[in-house]
Amino acid sequence: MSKKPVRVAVTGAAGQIGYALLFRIASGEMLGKDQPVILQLLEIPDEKAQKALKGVIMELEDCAFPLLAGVIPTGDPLVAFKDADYALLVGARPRGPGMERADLLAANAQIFTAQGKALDQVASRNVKVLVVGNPANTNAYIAMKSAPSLPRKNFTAMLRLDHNRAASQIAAKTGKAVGDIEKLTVWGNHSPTMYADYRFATIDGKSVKDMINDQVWNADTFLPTVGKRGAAIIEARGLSSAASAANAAIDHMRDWALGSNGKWVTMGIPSDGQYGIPKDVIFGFPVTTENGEYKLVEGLEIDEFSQERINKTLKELQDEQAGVAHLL
Ligand SMILES: NC(=O)C1=CN([C@@H]2O[C@H](COP(=O)(O)OP(=O)(O)OC[C@H]3O[C@@H](n4cnc5c(N)ncnc54)[C@H](O)[C@@H]3O)[C@@H](O)[C@H]2O)C=CC1
Ligand SMILES: O=C([O-])CC(=O)C(=O)O
Repeated sequence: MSKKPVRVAVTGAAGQIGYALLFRIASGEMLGKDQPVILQLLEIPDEKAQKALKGVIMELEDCAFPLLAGVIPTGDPLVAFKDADYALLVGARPRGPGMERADLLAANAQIFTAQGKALDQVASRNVKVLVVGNPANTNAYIAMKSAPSLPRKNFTAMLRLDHNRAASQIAAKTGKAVGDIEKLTVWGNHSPTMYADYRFATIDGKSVKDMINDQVWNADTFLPTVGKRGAAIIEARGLSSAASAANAAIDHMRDWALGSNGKWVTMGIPSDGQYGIPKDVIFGFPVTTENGEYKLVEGLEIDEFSQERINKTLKELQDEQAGVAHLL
């Protein structure tokens, strides 16, 4: 018997990430090839954006996806999030050349307060929320704080693009297959301060750190390359990453919903105080996922270099939080 459709809300649905994301959700790449979906698509209530959304929906129709059980376009978060089982909060103002994430904080805080409140009012109590729109960690924090009746654990931010970028750099450096890399993680904020950490990573059971054995490469090449990759893509494309961001969103939600089979993945999740990260800070952590739940990998040793990096990315997140405190 076929499964009951689930409701997937996507905000910013007519944007460039939306365009790279919706077709993959509708084809079953996110929730499985046997899981029908109803897409609930939010765009700003502006004629141009709603018209563009209409065009995207015409294309969705033209794909004749067997798993697409319905599409609801709207300009109202209360409609978009009604009974939503999954919510991908993509809509936000993207960063342009020369802008840093902090510049976007105030504009986006308003969006995520309103959307958090709407989720609180109408979404499924089990809704799985992924915030992609930047600054993603702090936007997820704002949405979580604006939705007090939903469990905190339902709110996550996207660090998966950083994780995938780090994996790809390691594969290139070691000459090994990217799919064979295990136990990689990225700590902290989705920003250039994030700390991509391969100290525990293995390929075919062998230590990646020993294979690379080059702390200068780690500090001076690897970390800046991964940390500034978003800016490098903006520089090259004149637009921020879209296909790779959509791909990371699919990876994040798929693993959360369907399990990571024991593999570590990176998710931005609300801290419960682990690794000295204060409660509620949405921080990139290594997790494993099973039965629709994520579980933090605990007890990893943090050396001095790592602690410094973690402190730096935490400080940035705490500064961002302080910058929006008056709005919550
Ligand atoms: N966490 C991550 O790893 C990454 C995050 N991003 C972020 O994702 C966000 C979206 O990027 P793009 O799709 O490239 O931007 P875009 O500008 O192409 O699309 C954003 C869409 O969101 C819509 N939007 C704006 N405010 C909205 C609201 N309140 N409700 C509903 N829709 C709204 C806009 O009308 C627009 O269509 C940006 O904030 C970008 O910085 C991008 C890449 C990676
Ligand atoms: O840098 C940006 O603005 C887009 C982004 O988050 C990324 O590509 O990591």
